[in-house]
Amino acid sequence: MDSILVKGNGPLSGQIPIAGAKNACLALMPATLLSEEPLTLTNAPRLSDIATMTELLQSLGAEVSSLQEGQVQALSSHTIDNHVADYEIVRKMRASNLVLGPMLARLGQAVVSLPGGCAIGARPMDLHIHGLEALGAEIELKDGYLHAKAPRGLKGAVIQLSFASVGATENIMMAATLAKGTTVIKNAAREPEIVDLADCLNKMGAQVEGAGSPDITIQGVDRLYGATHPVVTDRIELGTYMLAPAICGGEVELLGGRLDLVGAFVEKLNEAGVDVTETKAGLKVKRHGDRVKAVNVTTEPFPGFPTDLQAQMMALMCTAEGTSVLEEKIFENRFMHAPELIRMGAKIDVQGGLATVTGVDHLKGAPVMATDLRASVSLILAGLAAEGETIVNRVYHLDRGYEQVVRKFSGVGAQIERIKGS
Ligand SMILES: CC(=O)N[C@H]1[C@@H](OP(=O)(O)OP(=O)(O)OC[C@H]2O[C@@H](n3ccc(=O)[nH]c3=O)[C@H](O)[C@@H]2O)O[C@H](CO)[C@@H](O)[C@@H]1O
Ligand SMILES: C=C(OP(=O)(O)O)C(=O)O
Repeated sequence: MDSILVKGNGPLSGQIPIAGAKNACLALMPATLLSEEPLTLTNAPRLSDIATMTELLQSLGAEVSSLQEGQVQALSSHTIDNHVADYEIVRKMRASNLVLGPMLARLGQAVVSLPGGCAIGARPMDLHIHGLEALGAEIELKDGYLHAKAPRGLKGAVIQLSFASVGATENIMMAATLAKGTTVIKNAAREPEIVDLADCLNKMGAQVEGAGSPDITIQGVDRLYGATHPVVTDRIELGTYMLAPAICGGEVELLGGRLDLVGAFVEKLNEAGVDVTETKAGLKVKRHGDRVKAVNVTTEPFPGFPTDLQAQMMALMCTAEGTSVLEEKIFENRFMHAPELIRMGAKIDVQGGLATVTGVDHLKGAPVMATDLRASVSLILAGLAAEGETIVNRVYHLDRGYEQVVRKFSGVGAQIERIKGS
């Protein structure tokens, strides 16, 4: 298995291009199942998660091809001849569950394996199920698969989510586009990826209003059409690379970066002593002084501080002046990077959903293990700030969500290389 070798680094400078969002693309791709006509996605990221979604859609009968080095995804679901999303594919990725709503709406039936319990938390699907049941679906769990059917078609309903789940909002929103009548999702997730999906569905002929607010209204239509849609910028990749100059010093421009995607995160960077300015091409990030100041962070649904940037922010706080408290409120088990950072000399005390981090003068390079996607990249960031060499093992997690990670970091002067495993 491959690993990543990172050497402690001085200040960084240059530009990093930010890709289209993995999490937006993983919701946009299943939207193809709603229409017989082609869907073209531009600015798609080149990631193993996208390859997994491609494999899943193809297994259902969709045609998916990549053009222009994979950045354009041409999808067509003219014929869907299979309604079973197989465990062997679905287990690889949580977002596979996003085929459930579209298949149910298009075919009136879907059998979807429960996605594997990811290490960051239990991640049940009750909100997806209750929402689709409110639209008239009958769903039961048999042999590890959700068997869903809507023999009389789906019917609009008012759905109150007890938590603003991203995936449940996406699944219900897609299903509701072809339901009879009006659906209102209350306490809907407001993430930019939700807005991007709604924009794309509307281009396909859907009538979705209010995406980005807590109430989304979907007026069902008889059919959806073909469309072309650019995937929104990846705010998590953006935030991750914004932390590189924050942790190493220097000045880096993130091409395609947008402040509206990372508002709460930028507030925390500013509080820590990191300047973020808008440029014509994106965002420029520069650290004041030798060290950042400790800041407290609480993860929340958008527009709050994203859980997907918590691990990377912890890496920064490990080198800050003072003590910070990081509170993880979205996932119950998302501090697995802490013991790995401790191997590198970090001072972290985890108690339930709270991590207290006391910054140290210098981290020290060490062999570490990537436990999940964002944990992996937090270890790279820590490695850049550490004395000596850090080897990050199990990097397949990284390939799920960061395209050309070595090229992007080394393009701004970081000493990083991928070591091929056996
Ligand atoms: C592919 C994708 O877009 N992944 C993102 C998406 O995941 P995902 O869509 O899985 O995240 P959710 O917003 O659904 O989950 C948030 C919380 O709600 C809980 N929950 C969710 C659904 C449900 O039916 N029941 C339930 O209890 C989860 O266990 C978790 O504690 O949003 C998360 C929160 O911003 C991000 O970290 C993930 O990167
Ligand atoms: C948790 C993440 O992804 P997923 O929901 O696909 O597991 C992530 O992108 O950080």
